[in-house]
Amino acid sequence: MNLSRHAERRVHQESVRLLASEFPRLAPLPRRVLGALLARTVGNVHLFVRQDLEERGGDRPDAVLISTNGVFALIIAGERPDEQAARAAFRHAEERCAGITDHRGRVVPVSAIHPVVVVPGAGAGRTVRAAGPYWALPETDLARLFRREDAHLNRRQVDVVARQARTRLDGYTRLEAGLPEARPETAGLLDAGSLAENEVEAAQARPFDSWLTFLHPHQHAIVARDYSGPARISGPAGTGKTVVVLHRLRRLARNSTGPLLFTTFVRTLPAVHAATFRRLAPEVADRVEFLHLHAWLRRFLQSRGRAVRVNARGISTAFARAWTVHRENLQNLEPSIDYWRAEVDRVVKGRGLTTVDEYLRAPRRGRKLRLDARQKEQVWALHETYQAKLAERGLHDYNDVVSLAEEELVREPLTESYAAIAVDEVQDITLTGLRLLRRLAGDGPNRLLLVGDGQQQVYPGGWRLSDAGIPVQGRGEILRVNYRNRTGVLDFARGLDATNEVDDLDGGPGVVLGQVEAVNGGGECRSWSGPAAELPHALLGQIAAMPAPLGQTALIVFHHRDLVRCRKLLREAGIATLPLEDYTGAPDDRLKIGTVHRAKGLEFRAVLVVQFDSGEPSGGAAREESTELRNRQRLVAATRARDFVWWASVR
Ligand SMILES: Nc1ncnc2c1ncn2[C@@H]1O[C@H](COP(=O)(O)OP(=O)(O)OP(=O)(O)O)[C@@H](O)[C@H]1O
Repeated sequence: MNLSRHAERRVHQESVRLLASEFPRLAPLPRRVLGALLARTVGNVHLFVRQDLEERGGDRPDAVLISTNGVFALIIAGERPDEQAARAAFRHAEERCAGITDHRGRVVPVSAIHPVVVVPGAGAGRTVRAAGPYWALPETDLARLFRREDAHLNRRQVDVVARQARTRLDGYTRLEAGLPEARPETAGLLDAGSLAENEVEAAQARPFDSWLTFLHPHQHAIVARDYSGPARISGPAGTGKTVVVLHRLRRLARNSTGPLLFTTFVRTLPAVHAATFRRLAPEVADRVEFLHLHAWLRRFLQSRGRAVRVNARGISTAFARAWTVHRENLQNLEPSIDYWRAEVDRVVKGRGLTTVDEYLRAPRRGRKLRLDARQKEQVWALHETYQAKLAERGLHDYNDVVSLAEEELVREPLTESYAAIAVDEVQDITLTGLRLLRRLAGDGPNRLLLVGDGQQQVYPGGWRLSDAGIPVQGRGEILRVNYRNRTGVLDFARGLDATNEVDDLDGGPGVVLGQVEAVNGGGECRSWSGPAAELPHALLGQIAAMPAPLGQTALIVFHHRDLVRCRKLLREAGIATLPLEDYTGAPDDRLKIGTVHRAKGLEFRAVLVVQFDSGEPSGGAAREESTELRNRQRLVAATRARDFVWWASVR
C-alpha cells in the first residue's frame, strides 16, 4: 500500500512507539528491521514476532511475515548464523506453517516458506554473501520482500494464511502498526494516484501465480516424495508438471550441496523458467542451472576442447543433397523429404543406430509407414550419404552433438556431478538424448526426474522409457487437474484432441486432456476461416479487439514459412512483435510470435493461432502420421492460452 508522506511519518512514529512498548530492551538491528516491517502492516501485511526476542537467541525464527509476496521466516542476525542452527530455526517455522490450506483445499508446502536472514546493511561496512540455505538480505534491501512484481497472493489468500498462522505460531505476538485514527479513514491518507494504481494492479494481478505458495495436495505429495531412482511425472497440458518440478528443485537444492540442472529440448523454456524460479526460490536460485539441452552439450564439449560446427542451413543443404542422390528409391513410397529427414533424425540417429543390422531390428515407434528390409537398406544408404555430405562441409548436426558428448562422458565423467537433473518436455527428446541424461545424472535417489506428456509431442517418432534403459516402475506420477486453461479454452482443446493416439512415454496407461478436471470457469474460443487474401483484415481486426493486453498474447503458427508471412503482415501494420526465441517471461508490450515448437511449455493470457493449409504427405500411412502429429501440435498451441483463443484457418 502506498501512503502519503504525511501518513508514512505517522505510521513510522506509531511503529517505533509500539516496538518500544512491546520490546523495550531490543538491540538496535532488530529494532530497525522490525520497525521497518511493522510500518508495512498498514497494508496487507501480517507480522508475527517471537515473544522472547529480547532474552534468547533463536532456535526459532525471530519473525514470520505474511504478505501478497508469500510467507517469510526471518532471522535478524548481527553475525552470520551457524548453518545448522539456522536450518533448525527455519524448520520450526516450516513445520508450523506448512500444511496451511486455502479455500480451494490447496496446501502451503514446506518449501514455500522463504528462509531469510536479515543482516546489517552495506552502510554498516559489510558485504553479504549467500551463506547457506537461506536468503541473506541486507537490512537496507528489505523492500525486496515487498516487490510488486513478486506478489502472487490476493488479499483473501493472505488473510486465510495469516489467520491459520496465528493459531499455529505459539510464542509469537502479532504486531500491527494501526494508525491512531479510525482505520476506515486510512484511505484518506493515501495518494489518490496510488489508490487508482492499486486497483488497476489488483485487476491485472496474475490470477494463477498463487502456486508459488499453494499447491494441490497431490502436487505437494510429489514435491515432498523421495524417489530411490529415476522418476517420471506425466499429465496433460496445464496440470502443473513444471510447477511441481520447480518446487521439487527448490526442495532438493535446500537439502543438498552440488549444482542442479533443469534442462529441456525446447530452446525458449529455460530462460522463462529460470526467471520464475528466481521468484520462487531466491535463496537457492544460483544453485540451479537452466539450460536447453543443446546449449549444455555444446558448452560441455567446448570445455573438453572438442569443437563442433552446427549450422542449421548447412545441415538442411547436406540433407537435400543426399536426398537428390536417393530420392528415386524412396519417393514412390513417400515423396516428402521431411518424412525421410525425420526418419534419419528421429529413428536412425535419434536412436543411436550404428549399423544397418541394428536398423533392421530396431522398433520405429510412432512411424506409421511400414518399411521392409530393402527399403530400410535404402534409408540407410540415404543416411550414409547425408553423413558424408556433413563431413564434406565439416558440419555436425544436433544428433552428432549428442553422440560426441556421450562419448566424451564415457571417456571422462563430470568432475562435479549434479545433485539432481530435471528434464522437462521429455517427450520430444531423442532416445540418445535420454540415455545421455541418464548417464549424466548417475545413480542415486532423486537424481533424475523426467517430465512430459506424450499427447504434446511436436516432433515425429517416439520411444518408451524402457528403450532408454530408464526404469521408472513405482516412480511414475500422473497429474490430473488442469489449472491453466479456462473452460472455454479447455473444451476447444479437448475437441482437437479427439483422434490422438497417446503414447504415455513408457507404455503405461496415461491420462489425456479429455479426462482432466478443470478448475477455472469462463474463457472463450473464436474461430475464423477464409482465404489468405482476407487474413490481414481478420487478424488485425482481432488484434484491435483483443480481450487481453497484446504483451500477454502470443501468435502461434505451425511452420517457419508461416511465421515469415505473419511477421511481414504485422510489421506492415506497425504492430510490434517479440520472437519467442527472445522471450524471457519479462513483462513487455509486444505481441509474442513463434512456431508451436518454440511455444510449447509456455503460457499466455490469449493466443492467436494461424494455421495455413499446407502440403501434407500424399496419402496412406505417412499422411495419417502427419495428421496425428499436427493434431498434437494443435493441442499444444491451443493449451498455451489461459483465457482466450482465436483460431484462424487459412485456405
Ligand atoms: N497448485 C496450483 N495452483 C494454482 N495454479 C496452478 C497450480 N499448479 C499449476 N498452476 C497453474 O497452471 C499453469 C500450468 O502449470 P505448468 O506450466 O506447470 O503445467 P504443465 O503441466 O507443465 O503444462 P504444459 O504441459 O502444458 O506445459 C501454471 O502456470 C500455473 O499458472
